[in-house]
Amino acid sequence: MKTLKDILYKVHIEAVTGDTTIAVRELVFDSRKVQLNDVFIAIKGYEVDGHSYIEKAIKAGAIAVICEEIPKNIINGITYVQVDNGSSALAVMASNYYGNPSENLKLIGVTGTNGKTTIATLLYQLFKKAGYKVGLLSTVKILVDDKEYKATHTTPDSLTINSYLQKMNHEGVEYCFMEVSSHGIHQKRTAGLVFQGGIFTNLSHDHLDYHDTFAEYRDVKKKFFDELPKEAFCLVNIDDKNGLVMMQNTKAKKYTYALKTYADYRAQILENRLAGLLLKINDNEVWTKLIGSFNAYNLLSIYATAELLGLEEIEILRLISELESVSGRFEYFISKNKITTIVDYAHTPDALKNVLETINNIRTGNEQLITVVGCGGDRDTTKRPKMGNIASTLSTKAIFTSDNPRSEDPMTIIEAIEKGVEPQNYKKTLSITDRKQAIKTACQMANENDIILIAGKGHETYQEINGKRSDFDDYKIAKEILDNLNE
Ligand SMILES: CC(=O)N[C@H]1[C@@H](OP(=O)(O)OP(=O)(O)OC[C@H]2O[C@@H](n3ccc(=O)[nH]c3=O)[C@H](O)[C@@H]2O)O[C@H](CO)[C@@H](O)[C@@H]1O[C@H](C)C(=O)N[C@@H](C)C(=O)N[C@H](CCC(=O)O)C(=O)O
Ligand SMILES: Nc1ncnc2c1ncn2[C@@H]1O[C@H](COP(=O)(O)OP(=O)(O)OP(=O)(O)O)[C@@H](O)[C@H]1O
Ligand SMILES: N[C@H](CCC[C@H](N)C(=O)O)C(=O)O
Ligand SMILES: [Mg+2]
Repeated sequence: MKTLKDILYKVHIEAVTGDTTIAVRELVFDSRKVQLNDVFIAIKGYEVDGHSYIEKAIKAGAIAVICEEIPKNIINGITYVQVDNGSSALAVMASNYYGNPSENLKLIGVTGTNGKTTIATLLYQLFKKAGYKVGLLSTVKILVDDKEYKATHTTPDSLTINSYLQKMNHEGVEYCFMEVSSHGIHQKRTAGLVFQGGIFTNLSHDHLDYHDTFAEYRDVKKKFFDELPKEAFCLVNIDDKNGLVMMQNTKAKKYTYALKTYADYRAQILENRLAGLLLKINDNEVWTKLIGSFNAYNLLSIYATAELLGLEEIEILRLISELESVSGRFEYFISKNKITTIVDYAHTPDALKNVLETINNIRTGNEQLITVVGCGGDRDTTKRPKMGNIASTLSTKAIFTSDNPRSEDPMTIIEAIEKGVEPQNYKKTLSITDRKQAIKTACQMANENDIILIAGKGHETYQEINGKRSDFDDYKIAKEILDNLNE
């Protein structure tokens, strides 16, 4: 067992009362999970202040408390450590507790509004194909080389991150790619980790329910780059107008990538088809199975990262041509009768518009674009008419259906979506509450060369109706229906 003193190494301590040479079992930041001989770290949260739970934690068996203010009534035999920031202290302690696992592998963080899951997952795929043991921390799943674990957050809390990094150390993982969300940076979940590189994708309006202003959201992202060590690389998309801002104060080595402007890593889209993208990256041509122009950015950042991590140019290009689409991110298949089905996680107006515009850009002729979409229940209701409007404007046919209605009446949600349809588009839309039936109808309506977009649930493998979850997988269901229709 480690002592509290060991675990506090490098923590910015303001005051201590009690013994720090005590052996501790685990670090816990939720009083409800405390057991005998644990250290309770009080965090000022979004909803409540962890300092109000100090007494409860002690009653449950905590022998030490890390807090920003030492309570008035201190209890004999309990060690109190005052720190300036509970979340930062937790991050450093988590790293110490798990043996500073980020120092024993090459950790790369990906941040930005869109593309994090895609880039991190494809880098995982590419380095696996290159023969390395690799780790992944993503919205969709956590991978310790081949072992898969369930993800609860895009960027989990610092104890969870470090516990997986330690597992990766035990498995001999050499590279780990992780998504770094703005919530994660703001709550210091990644503080205390040693990154070898950071990638910036892009920035658009998002999460303004959490961050007060766009400037605050941007500055939180920038903080990730400000804190990179000087040995690390900082790789930034400078076609995005906030790219340069991200690099402004970093100590890391700076590299840029772009499609439209001069940059260290440049690519050009030579062909953009449903069959894939033909890219020219730094004078070499490469075909990829991934589709959509935004994937040119993702692939370019992957190319640059692999090169910065020491892989050979020619090998990287070969591996890029083998990459497969990421689960629920513009994931597609072409059925025997040449119907292309795309499954995408787009569950916001912006994302849906982006996906539909991308598909419309690669449509070549008069093929139909049939969109199946719904909106989740118990979530932002203002997006419903907007998504109805976008789906009906940018598709040949839009079928409105249920996403995860949760506790809401599915028909009420669908009616709200229908409200956004403009009169000239009425005849393009229909509504079918049952999602499987809606997908089936789309498949029956589609002819050779048509495209079906199933939006909103991406990688999800369940549907939640009336608070009850049952198995549901857009990709599998569409594949099964189209395979059977073909027979
Ligand atoms: C808004 C938000 O990000 N909340 C996160 C935050 O919780 P919080 O600040 O609300 O915590 P709180 O309830 O106020 O409690 C404060 C402290 O008191 C403790 N407590 C509380 C009650 C009690 O009885 N005893 C006790 O000790 C809590 O354990 C906590 O330490 O810290 C928790 C622990 O790390 C997170 O699990 C939680 O994520 C919630 C569940 C969440 O949904 N977060 C989402 C928004 C999120 O983080 N998303 C991003 C990605 C977004 C994207 O790009 O799409 C992500 O990285 O996943
Ligand atoms: N580089 C990009 N630029 C713009 N849009 C993108 C880009 N990459 C992916 N997308 C689109 O955004 C959606 C989300 O992509 P992805 O899951 O990779 O992003 P993310 O940053 O991980 O998002 P989240 O915050 O939801 O975890 C995709 O379904 C795709 O439609
Ligand atoms: N992180 C988002 C995902 C939404 C996905 C959509 N399928 C839904 O269930 O609404 C949320 O929970 O609001
Ligand atoms: Mg993600």
